[in-house]
Amino acid sequence: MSVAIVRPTPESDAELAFEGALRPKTLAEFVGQAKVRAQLQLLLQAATLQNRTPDHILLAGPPGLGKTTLAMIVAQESGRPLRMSSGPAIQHAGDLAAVLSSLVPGEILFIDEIHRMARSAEEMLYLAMEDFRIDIMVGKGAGATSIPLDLAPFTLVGATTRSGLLPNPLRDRFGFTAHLEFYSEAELEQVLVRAAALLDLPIDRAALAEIAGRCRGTPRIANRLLRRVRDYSLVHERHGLEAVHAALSLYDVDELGLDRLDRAVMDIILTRFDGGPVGLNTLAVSVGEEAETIESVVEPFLVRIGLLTRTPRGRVATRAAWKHFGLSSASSSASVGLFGDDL
Ligand SMILES: Nc1ncnc2c1ncn2[C@@H]1O[C@H](COP(=O)(O)OP(=O)(O)OP(=O)(O)O)[C@@H](O)[C@H]1O
Repeated sequence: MSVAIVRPTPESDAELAFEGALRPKTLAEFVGQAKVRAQLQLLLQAATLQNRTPDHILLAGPPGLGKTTLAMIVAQESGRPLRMSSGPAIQHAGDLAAVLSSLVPGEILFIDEIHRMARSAEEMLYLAMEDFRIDIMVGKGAGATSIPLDLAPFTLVGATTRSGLLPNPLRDRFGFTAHLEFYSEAELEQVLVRAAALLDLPIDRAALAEIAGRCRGTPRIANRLLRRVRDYSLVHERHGLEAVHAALSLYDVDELGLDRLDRAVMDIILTRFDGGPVGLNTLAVSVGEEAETIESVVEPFLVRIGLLTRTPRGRVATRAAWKHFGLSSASSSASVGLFGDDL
């Protein structure tokens, strides 16, 4: 029987509007990532003093940590217009040429998931980033010629969950790379206090602290869980910690913040492979997810909280993982009991 894994994604209009409403607009409002904020501040101020476009910026890190938000803040703080695009939307060099040639001077170009851009577009970007120029190929075969086209100076802000996939020549052309880290519980509590105030939600500090401990170190998940708790309070007229416990249990979020996909991965490693090592592709096929999702979304958090290690031979569960799921190697033939009848 296949495993239906539901990882809530911000796809509905309501979820997107909710995210938009809570997005910090300035560096001062942006919670956490103190080092990255200070580095960005310096870079933007120096550009302003010299009256030039800021250096190209690469934002790297797992989903939901604030890459899009920071790109918007860069535009806002430097008083420049922002153009948004994404790697999957740039499947030919021509797609990129169309965007680049229509930029106004000083514009910030944000390319989300930049590692998913077509290779031919990547090569066009090298010249564009370095010299604000592209070569447009006209014609085919022996008669093909390239026509140089000058571009308006711009700042590229690239975001990626997989910086390791970017070719070195592209990575080297960014003047600054920010590595976003998972947030601490105290920082996530701050994110939630801010969100509750913006949404006018009457919710006490203990309840917010509980949510902060269960959101995988990720502001997007914090805000989403807050929304589920708000729904629960509205429907059941129960509030505070009681509502948090009930709502998060309903949505299968455990006390470490692990969701069904995290648990599916751990279940496979612990109970099918006696703790590992398990290769990434085997893992992906076993849980019915793409290897990229396992690698960039699930594993970074499991590694961070010490349940999983990545070794050259594959993924291995740690002693803490056995303990968390109440298993020992000898008892591993029993499932961690997280799937019901799904597996
Ligand atoms: N530092 C922060 N302080 C407050 N809220 C934040 C912060 N970072 C992110 N958020 C909130 O989390 C939500 C998700 O952030 P954002 O869309 O910027 O993440 P992302 O890293 O671009 O994710 P993805 O890679 O999936 O596009 C935002 O709507 C914002 O409300």
